[in-house]
Amino acid sequence: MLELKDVCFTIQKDGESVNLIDSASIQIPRGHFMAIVGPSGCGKTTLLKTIAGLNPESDGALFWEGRNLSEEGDFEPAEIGYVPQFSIAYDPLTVDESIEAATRLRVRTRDAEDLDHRIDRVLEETGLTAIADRHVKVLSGGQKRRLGLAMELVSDPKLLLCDEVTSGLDPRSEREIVRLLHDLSRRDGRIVLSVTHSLAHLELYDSILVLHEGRVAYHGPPDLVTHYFSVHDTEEVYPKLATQPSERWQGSWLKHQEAYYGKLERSRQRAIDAGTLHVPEKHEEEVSDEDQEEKPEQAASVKAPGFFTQLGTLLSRRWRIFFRDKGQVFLQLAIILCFPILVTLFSDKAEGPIASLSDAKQDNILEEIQERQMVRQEQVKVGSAVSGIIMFQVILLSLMGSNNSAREIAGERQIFEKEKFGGLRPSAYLASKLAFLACLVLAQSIWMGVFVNFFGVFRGEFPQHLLFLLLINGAMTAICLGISALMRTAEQASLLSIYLVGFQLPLSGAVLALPEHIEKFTRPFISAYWAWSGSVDALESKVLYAVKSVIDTSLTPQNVCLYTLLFHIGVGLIAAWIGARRHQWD
Ligand SMILES: Nc1ncnc2c1ncn2[C@@H]1O[C@H](COP(=O)(O)OP(=O)(O)OP(=O)(O)O)[C@@H](O)[C@H]1O
Repeated sequence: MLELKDVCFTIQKDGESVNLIDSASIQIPRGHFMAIVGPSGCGKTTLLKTIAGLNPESDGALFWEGRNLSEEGDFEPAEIGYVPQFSIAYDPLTVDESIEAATRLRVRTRDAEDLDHRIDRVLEETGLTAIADRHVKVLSGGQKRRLGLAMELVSDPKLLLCDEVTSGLDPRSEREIVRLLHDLSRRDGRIVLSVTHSLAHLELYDSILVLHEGRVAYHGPPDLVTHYFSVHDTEEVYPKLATQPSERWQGSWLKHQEAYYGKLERSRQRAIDAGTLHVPEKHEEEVSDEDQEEKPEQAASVKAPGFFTQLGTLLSRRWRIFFRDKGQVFLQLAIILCFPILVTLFSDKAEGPIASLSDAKQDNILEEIQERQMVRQEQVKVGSAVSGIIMFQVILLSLMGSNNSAREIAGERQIFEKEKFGGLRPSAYLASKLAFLACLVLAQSIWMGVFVNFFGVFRGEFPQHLLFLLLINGAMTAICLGISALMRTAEQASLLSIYLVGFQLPLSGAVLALPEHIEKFTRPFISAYWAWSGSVDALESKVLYAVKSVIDTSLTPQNVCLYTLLFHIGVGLIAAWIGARRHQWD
């Protein structure tokens, strides 16, 4: 039984408390199928989220199987399924792969057979068996809704909440989905609550809850709704609601509710007697041995999988999505291969010799001036080229870093929130992102360093140079991952990341020295400076001298650059962790 007692959900608006849900009291027995209807903006989704625990109730209490959820904690993730308005499947995956990933993320299965059994069961329950190999992107609207349901059914939830799962469907598909929800409520005493705009197919529901401005105006049998509102047709209910304030509808419902609950109970009893509704009396622990053989995966309580199972599932799903997206693979390859080629176009100039002033004093003052000029010219040529090439590498790797991660979390935030609600650990999610991105960072940075070094050997300690290339890419990737986790949309995250990279070059001081009083404040934040300075510091002394002769910006010792970049990576990861844990469900 699910029970709401005077539940309120209040928000602060212009300094005032506004009840989006106002004293909602309802009782829903096991094996019940209820529609939540009402005019647009009346609070249907808000009520569903309040039941799910996504909107913490401000007042009143929710009870589930006698347990006070307000005091004793929320539903276990496996107990509840929530099918949101948006699609929770990835387009490049197949139906089967989507359900398999959902199962691995939510349920601790005993072995491969148990996993297959669960997948086959939900495919069959939702009528998706015949199209299990089909990619999500080619599914029809109705098939996508079925898939959304299937992905929630993997944990066999006892409470299934559906938000507008029939909206936008043609009448036939709509009826099929409502019929499917009805059938799902007839299994194992599952309660199914469905928010809908549509007043069609009401006869398939056990009860209808009519909301008006966050208040319950009616909750009773579907065939009595017209009688209650004194209208001829259900389509007239919404216009009728508008004829008086919601307080009056609520007051009048409180007066009549007992009679309607009595009718609901009687028709439920009739359905049980007629065998059309089967509500198991036994708790799971009391299931007989015979039952256990029939449904082994339901007899044992569903446990959440471990950290490493979730990490492995997310990582393999991420690589699969990456390789299925040919455009993304092409772009990555083009970036990895072409960016270093761009740098090598300039490597000739950095190759030139740097002459030293001869020890012997020239007899002729003119010759001495000419020699000094020649040495100076070579220093300027080589110094500018070496410094420029290092900065070019650093900037291109910064760009790759931002491209790696700016959309990584923000682009799939809704799905992540949904999966978190279903029991996904943010730590497993973040670890999967780090493992995936680390592969990109390693491939991009090592190839950049090695390829450029092949055409124009780094004139200094190459391993240190390579380390700074890795660090700048890692720092930008981590910081942009943090931005991605904190921003609300992928567009915001991309824009901010691009600006961040755009400011690296001018503020690094490698091209133009900044005024000292500005440099003091900007330098700590400019990763490109630290990677450039660290790399320059790793040059052999003659080349280092040549670089110093052309720059006005001071250099910092390698170890300080190293720690600063590690600090930047740390800051990015902390931001990503904070952002990933934060509740960001729209
Ligand atoms: N967290 C929130 N903060 C402020 N306002 C909110 C919040 N959540 C919902 N609302 C507002 O509460 C009202 C009810 O929203 P809700 O989405 O529950 O309506 P609905 O009945 O599901 O609407 P629709 O049928 O159009 O989807 C809307 O006016 C919405 O803007």
